[in-house]
Amino acid sequence: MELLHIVLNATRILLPLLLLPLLVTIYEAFMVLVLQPFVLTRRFKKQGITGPRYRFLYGNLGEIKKLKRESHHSGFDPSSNDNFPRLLPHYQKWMYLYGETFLYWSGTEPRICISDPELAKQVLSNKLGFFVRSKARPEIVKLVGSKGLVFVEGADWVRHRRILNPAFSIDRLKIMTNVMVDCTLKMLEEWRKQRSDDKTEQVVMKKEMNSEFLRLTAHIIATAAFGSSYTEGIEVFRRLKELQNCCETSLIDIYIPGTEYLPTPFNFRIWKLERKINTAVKRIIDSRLESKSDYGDDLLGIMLKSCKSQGNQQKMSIEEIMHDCRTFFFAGHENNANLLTWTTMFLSMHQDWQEKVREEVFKECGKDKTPESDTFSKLKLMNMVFMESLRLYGPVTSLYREATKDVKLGHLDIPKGTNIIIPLLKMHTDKTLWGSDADKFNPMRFSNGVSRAANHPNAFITFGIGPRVCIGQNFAMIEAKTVLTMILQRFRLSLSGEYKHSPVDHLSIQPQYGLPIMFQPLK
Ligand code: HEM
Repeated sequence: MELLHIVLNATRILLPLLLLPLLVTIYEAFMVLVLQPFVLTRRFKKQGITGPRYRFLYGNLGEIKKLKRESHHSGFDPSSNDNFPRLLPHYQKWMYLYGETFLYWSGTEPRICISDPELAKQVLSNKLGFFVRSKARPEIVKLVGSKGLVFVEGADWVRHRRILNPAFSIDRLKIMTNVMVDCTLKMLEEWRKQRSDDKTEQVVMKKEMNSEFLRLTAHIIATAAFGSSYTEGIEVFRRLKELQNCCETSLIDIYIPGTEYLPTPFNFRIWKLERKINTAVKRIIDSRLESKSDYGDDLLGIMLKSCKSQGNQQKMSIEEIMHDCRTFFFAGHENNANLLTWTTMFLSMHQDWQEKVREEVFKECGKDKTPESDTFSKLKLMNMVFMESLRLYGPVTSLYREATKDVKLGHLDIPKGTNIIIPLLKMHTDKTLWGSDADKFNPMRFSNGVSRAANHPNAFITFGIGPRVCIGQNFAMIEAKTVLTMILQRFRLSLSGEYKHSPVDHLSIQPQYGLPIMFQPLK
C-alpha cells in the first residue's frame, strides 16, 4: 500500500516534468505550422499583398511541383526564348493572379516574390546585414559547402572575401588566361585527333557541345583551383559531380526538415561520397603543407597562404578551405559551361552574328594567334552576345534573401524571417523593362552598355549586385571569351538537325537533350 503511494506521488511529480518537453514541442509546432502562417498572411494582406493559400506543412510545394511537371510536358516552341513561363510556371501563374509582388509558402517558410528592380537593388545592396542569403536545402549546402564563401555571413564572410578577392584580381586572371588557353587547345587537339581517326573522312564534324563545355570548364577550374595537384584535383571534382547528380534527383522532392539525418540508403550514399571528397581534398592540402614551399599560385595555394598569415582575422581553417574548393567547382564549372552552350546555340542559329563576331575576333586577335587577356576588352560585339545570352538563359534563375529583422522595403513592412525571392529570369525578360522584343535574341540592346540596355539600370543583374556580387564574374567572362575566340578562329558553326530545343532548370538552365553542333573547319 505504501509502495503504491510512493509510486503515485513520484508519478505526480515526474509526469509534468516528462510532459513539459512534449508540450513545448507541440506548442512550437502549432506556432510554426498553424499560427505563424495565419498571422503573416493577415499581416501581408493588410499591406495589399496576397498569394496562394497556405496548406498545412507543405505550403505551396505541391502546387509548384504540379505546375512544373505540367509545363515540362507541355512542349516548347522551338523558336521561343520565353523561358520564364516554362521554367518558373508557378511564379507566372501567381503574378497573373495576385500581382507582381505576392506571398507564397515553401513548406512553412514564408516567401515574398519581388521583381521590381528598384526593390531588388535595395535588398541586394543592403550593407547593414538586414538581408542575408536564405538558408538553402541541405542538398545544396552539401554541394557548395556550408563553410564556403556562398553560405558564410557577417564577419566570416568579410574574412573569406578579403582572402579570396586577390585570387580573382586582374593580374591573377591574366595568368589564368594561359590555363584557359591551354585547356581549350587540349580540347581542340582531341577533336583534331578524333577527326583524323574518323574513317568516313567527313569534313564537317558533329559535337554535343553541352557535355564538351562541361568537360572543358571542369578541366579549367580544376587547373585554376588545384594547379600542380591537378590529377588529384580532377578526381575530387569527379566525386563532386557524382554528389551533385545524387543531390539533384532529390531536389524535386518535398523537403521534410531532419530527413537528411535519417539512416536511409540515399543518405548513406551521400555521406560516403562526402567522406571520400573530404579525404581527397585533405590529402591534397596535406601534401602541399608538407612541401613547405610557398604553397603555389593556384586558388588552393592562395587560401593555404592565408592559414599561416599572422593576423587572426585573416586566417582560414582547413575545413573552410575544403568547403571553398567545393564552392569554386560548383559555382565556376556548370554556370560557365551553360553560358558557352547557350551562346553557341545563338551563334549557330544567327549566322549573321556569328560572322560579325568572327570578323571582330580576326581583327582584334588575328586568325591563328592564341588570345591574350589584353585583347578581351576590345571584343565588344562578343561581349554583347554573351550579355544577351545571359539575359535569356542566365544560369541563376532567382536570388534568395532572408530578412534578419523587421524591416521596411519600399512601402512594404517585411517581418523578420521572411524570405525574399528575386526572379532574375522574370526581370530579364519583362516586356515593360526590355520592350516588346524582350524574348528575342538582339545583342544590339547592349550596345550602349549594360546599365542602358533596359529602361531601368538594374534590370539586368545576372551576376547579382551589392556586396555579394559574383566573385568569379571576370573569371567567367575571360574564360568564355577565350574559348569562343579559339573556336571561331577555327570553325564555322551551325545547328545540327537533331537539336531539340528544350531548356530545363537543373540548378541552372540546361538544354535537356544537349546541343549537337556541326563544325566546319575554316579554310
Ligand atoms: C556565367 C557564370 C556565372 C554566373 C551567371 C554567376 C552568377 C552569380 C550570382 C548571381 C551570384 C550572386 C548570388 C546572390 O547574390 O545570392 C554569384 C555569387 C558567387 N559566384 Fe558566381 N556566377 C558565375 C560564375 C562564377 C565563377 C566562375 C565562380 C568562381 C570561380 C563563381 C563564384 C561565385 C561565388 C563564390 C559567389 C558567392 C559570392 C559571395 O557570396 O560573396 N561564380 N554568382
